[in-house]
This record gives sequence, structure tokens and C-alpha cells, in this order.
Amino acid sequence: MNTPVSAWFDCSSGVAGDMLLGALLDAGATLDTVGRAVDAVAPGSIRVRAEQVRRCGLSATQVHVDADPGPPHRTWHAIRTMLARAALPEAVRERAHSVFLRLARAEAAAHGIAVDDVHFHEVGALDAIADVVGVCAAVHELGITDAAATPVTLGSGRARSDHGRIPVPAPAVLRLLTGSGAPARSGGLPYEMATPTGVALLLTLCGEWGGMPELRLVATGAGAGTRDLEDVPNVVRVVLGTTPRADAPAVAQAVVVDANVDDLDPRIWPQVLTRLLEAGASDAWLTPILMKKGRPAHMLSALCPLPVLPAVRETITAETSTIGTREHRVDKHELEREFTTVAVGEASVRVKVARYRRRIVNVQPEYEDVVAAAERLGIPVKTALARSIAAAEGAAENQRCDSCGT
Ligand SMILES: O=C([S-])c1cc(C(=O)S)c[n+]([C@@H]2O[C@H](COP(=O)(O)O)[C@@H](O)[C@H]2O)c1
Ligand code: NI
Repeated sequence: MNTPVSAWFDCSSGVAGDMLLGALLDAGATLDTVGRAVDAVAPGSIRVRAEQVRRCGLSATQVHVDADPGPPHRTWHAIRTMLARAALPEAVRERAHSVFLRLARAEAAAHGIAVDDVHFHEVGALDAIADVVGVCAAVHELGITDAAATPVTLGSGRARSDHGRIPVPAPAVLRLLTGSGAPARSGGLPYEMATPTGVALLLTLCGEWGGMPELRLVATGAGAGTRDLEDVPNVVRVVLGTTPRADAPAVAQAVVVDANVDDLDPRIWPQVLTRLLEAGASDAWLTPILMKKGRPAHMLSALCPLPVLPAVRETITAETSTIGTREHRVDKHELEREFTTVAVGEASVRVKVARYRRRIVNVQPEYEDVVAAAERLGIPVKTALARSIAAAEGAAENQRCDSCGT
């Protein structure tokens, strides 16, 4: 595993999805990686370009997205499906999913509808998919494991949208920020400085808010917004660096969030675990415990990367009856892993391949794909599983590792 990299975003001039993507490209992420990830989600429909521009005399990268005309609306379900089907590194898929889930929840709250009834308009268009997936791919490529940001400048006035000339801060932006712990301010300028997509990305990536933390700088970049304002450079800046601690061990920092619960209807637990995974937790589980007064209860635990900690806290608070959590930082030793797909008869099965020191040590077909293959082929699940493992082991030996090239 490479040295973990910390990022700090300067959003004192606002934030938008394309500005974040521009900043990460300016700091060293490649258009090739971004383009491939975006193409995996919406094949053949989006092209991402980068242009070097000036904002108030400062050099910055502006991102342009050329997208084929798509359907005017995309449901949250449609976007979820596009992400689920895409051949993406798992971390990129999970993070992009969390961003869109946040947007869906904010839209649902702003319009007073159920999350599953949300139809994205501007934010579901292909350029927003490019921004979200592009940023998540760039973060992955740069090896960013944790991020912080300044308070977000929101702007004021009115902005054009499918709902007419909506007030700034946009309703979805206010919903996104509510309860997130992220500080925000108007900043006084009469423009929309922070868009829903930009804020959703920032909240998903960042676990800390404030001035630049102590870092050994390795790169910096600036991403341009569309307008060139008179007094303020309309850019998001990113600073990448390592911390003294991160330089030493080849491990990732993560947090385990625990809560003891004795009064939740037990039928709800499976949904709680699902929601935590959707929020970006890498794992979520229950341990049966005996609590005070001899009450049978459960300890809920969620393991999560630092950037998704606020979303995980929020999910535990919203979905369970707990009135508090315990959190402890842990070192996470993670094997390199990637997905490949094997054919089992007419069906396709995704397979997770894990390596230790570049040697394949585990090959595991995705169980849901195995069940789907069994149904499609009309064979027992145990037979589909055996055939998937055999196909996967055969393929694994010939497979190239995407991340290390061996
Ligand atoms: O598309 C919808 S439903 C939409 C909702 C809202 C709400 O606040 S509700 C706001 N907007 C505006 O559309 C653009 C999209 O910006 P992104 O960068 O997030 O794609 C922006 O001006 C929003 O304020 C759209
Ligand atoms: Ni809306």
C-alpha cells in the first residue's frame, strides 16, 4: 500500500463538483483515470476535458464535460444501478454511491418526498455523474485517505434551476449541511458559490473542518469555477500532504463506531446494516451482549474510513434508538484487491481477487451474482458457486493487477 495522503480543500470561494475535479486534476490526478471511471458508469456518453485558465490572475484547471443528450430525469434508483454495474474500484463505487445518496436524501427533504421518489434533474445529468465519479476516481488515484476543508462559502441571491429562480443557498445545499457538522457562511457575494453536488462531495470526503492541518506538502492544485469574479479568485484549492504518522506505517486510518442498543425492534437491524454500508461504512455488524439489568441487547459496530465518519454517525442516529456512540481510531491493514468478471455459462459473475505482496491469496465470487447466475442457468446455487470458483481461480492466475501492474 502506498503512503496515505491527506487532502485539505480551501472552499473559501465556494465549491462545485467541477471545481473539485479541476483542483484534483491540477494536483496530479490524470484525465485518463477520470475518463475511464466516468466511461465505466455511462459508457460512450461523456467526455471530460481540462483547460488551463486564470481566475483573478491565478492559474487553475477548468473542467469541461461534453455529454450526449440523456433522459431529462434520472431517478436515484437509475443512478444506483449505473454505479452498481460499472467496472470501478470498489472504493470509487462506494464513495460515488454515498455522494448520490446524500444528494437524494437532501432533494427528498427539500421537496418533501420519499428518497426513492427523487428524480434528479440538473444533479442527475451526465455532467454531475462526471463530476461525482471523476472526483471519486481522482481521490482514489491520488491515494487520499482523509480530507479536511475550510468552512464553505455559500453565496447569496438567486440561481436558475428546474424549479425556477431558487434562493441561494439552494434548499438542497441547506439540507445537505444540516446536521453534518460542517461550518458554512454566506460570504457576502451575490452568486451561488456552493452547489449541491460540490457540497455533497465535500461532506462525503471530509471528516474535519478548519484551517490547513499540519502536513508535509506533496502537491497543490486549483480548480476553476465558470465565472471569473472581480475581487475573488473563483477557485477551489487543494493541498495534498503526508502527516508524520502517515509516513511511517503502511496502514490506513479508520474509525470503529460502536453503540449498545437494547430497545430497537430487532426486525429493523438488517436495514440498519444496509444503510450503514450505503453511507460508506466498509463493514457493519452486530454482537449480542447482555446489558445492565440483565437485558439482552446488541452492540452495533461500523468500521469506516475517516471521510465517511459524519455520514455513519448520522445514519446510526437516524436509524437506531441509540442516544450516543463510542468511536475509536484503528489501523486498518488492507490487502490489495480488485474485481474481475468471469463467465459461468451465459451468466457473468464478479469476483473479488485479493493479493498480499502481489501474490493472489484469495479469490471470492460475489454471492449475489452467483445466486443470479443460478437463477439464470436454472441450476442449484451450490453448483453455480462451485463453477464460479473454478472459473475465477482459472482467470485469477492470468489476471493483471490494475493497481500495481503485475
Ligand atoms: O435539480 C434539482 S432538483 C435541483 C435542486 C436544487 C435544490 O436546491 S432543491 C438546486 N438545484 C440547482 O441546480 C444546479 C445544479 O448544480 P450542481 O452542481 O449540484 O449539479 C445548481 O444551481 C443548484 O442550486 C437543482
Ligand atoms: Ni431540487
